[in-house]
Amino acid sequence: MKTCLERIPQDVVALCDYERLAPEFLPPDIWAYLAGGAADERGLKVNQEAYRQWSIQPQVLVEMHGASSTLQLRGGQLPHPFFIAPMAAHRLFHAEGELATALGAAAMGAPLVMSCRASTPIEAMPRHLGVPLWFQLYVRKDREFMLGLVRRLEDAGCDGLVVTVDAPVSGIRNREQRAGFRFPEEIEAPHLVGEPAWPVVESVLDPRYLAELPTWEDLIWLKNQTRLPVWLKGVLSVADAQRAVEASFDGLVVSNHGGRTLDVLPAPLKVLPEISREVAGRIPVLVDGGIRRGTDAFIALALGADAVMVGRPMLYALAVAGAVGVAHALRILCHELEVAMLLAGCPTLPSIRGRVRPVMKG
Ligand SMILES: Cc1cc2nc3c(=O)[nH]c(=O)nc-3n(C[C@H](O)[C@H](O)[C@H](O)COP(=O)(O)O)c2cc1C
Ligand SMILES: CCCCCCC(=O)C(=O)O
Repeated sequence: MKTCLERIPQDVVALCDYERLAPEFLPPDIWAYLAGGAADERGLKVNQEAYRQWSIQPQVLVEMHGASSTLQLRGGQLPHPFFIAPMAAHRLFHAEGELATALGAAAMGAPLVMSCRASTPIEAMPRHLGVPLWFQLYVRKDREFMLGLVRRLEDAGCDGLVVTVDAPVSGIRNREQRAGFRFPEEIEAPHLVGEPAWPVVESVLDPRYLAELPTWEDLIWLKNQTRLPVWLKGVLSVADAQRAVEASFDGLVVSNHGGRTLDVLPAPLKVLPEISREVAGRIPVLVDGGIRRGTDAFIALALGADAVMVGRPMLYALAVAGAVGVAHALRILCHELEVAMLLAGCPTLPSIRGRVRPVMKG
């Protein structure tokens, strides 16, 4: 009998191999939703290209005794700095949906952030797997709805909230439009039941639409309703980071939503150093967008991230091989990071800080 990992095709050795195989496992419209970005997909491209602007500065003959990729985060400890980013409706990509992702994540000790548009209710998620389960949400003006959802998440044992602040409207997703993607009705959204409907408007600048959009005040209200840590995801400016720290949010995710909202935003990696400098260790800073290699995580940590979130590659692996694929993809990332740490002479995650240099042009 084959072991789980032997079921993975032999030529899947890097995350790009899952990306190559995933379209064979998915209908074209779902592939377009998963792999695509907004408009001309500039954001999608710059996210990955930003990592190619940096090389690692190694040191040789470093004492590596006791080296480890352990992450210390807000008093807790994780085996590595990889989180699974919140992504909608995992059942689109694999019949076992978020259950499979959670098992794969737990096998590798990676926290999973469930999307508010998850296709599995949080109550059905496996708990006591020894890894944090977080939940991502959008803040709506209807406080009764928000409170109900937050209490539900607390009762289900959720470990933290990630409020996404960069998508007051969906990006203009031309690839999805061309492929005719729509969320199929049978893919349920159990956390959106009872959510107030958005007004049907011709223009997103219609006052009825704008009246539904959250402000800092709404987020601070939400934060004060719960003991759970509340992180903000989608911050790209120093001013917003400063405000988040002043308002005592618990952490930040520097993100442009994987290039899926506004197509012409900066790559998160580009703005990470200035945001990290501003935050100055007062709260943790994560980054996502374009991380495809352990060396990308190394570069992100060198430029000021405490940890990283990985999006699409996790769903490519889920589509190809379910829970085993997710665990395998995370294993690849961890192995690549550990090899990079050893070859660069960095025995711990904090020792990675600053250990990159810009790639010389020409
Ligand atoms: C299919 C898909 C669905 C997503 N759904 C959500 C979501 O529900 N909430 C959210 O905050 N971000 C969502 N994102 C954005 C991710 O959380 C993350 O910011 C992005 O994928 C990171 O870029 P990467 O895919 O290059 O790693 C989604 C991304 C993808 C690819
Ligand atoms: C209320 C529905 C939210 C779906 C969010 C999906 C998303 O963020 C994406 O990038 O796709």
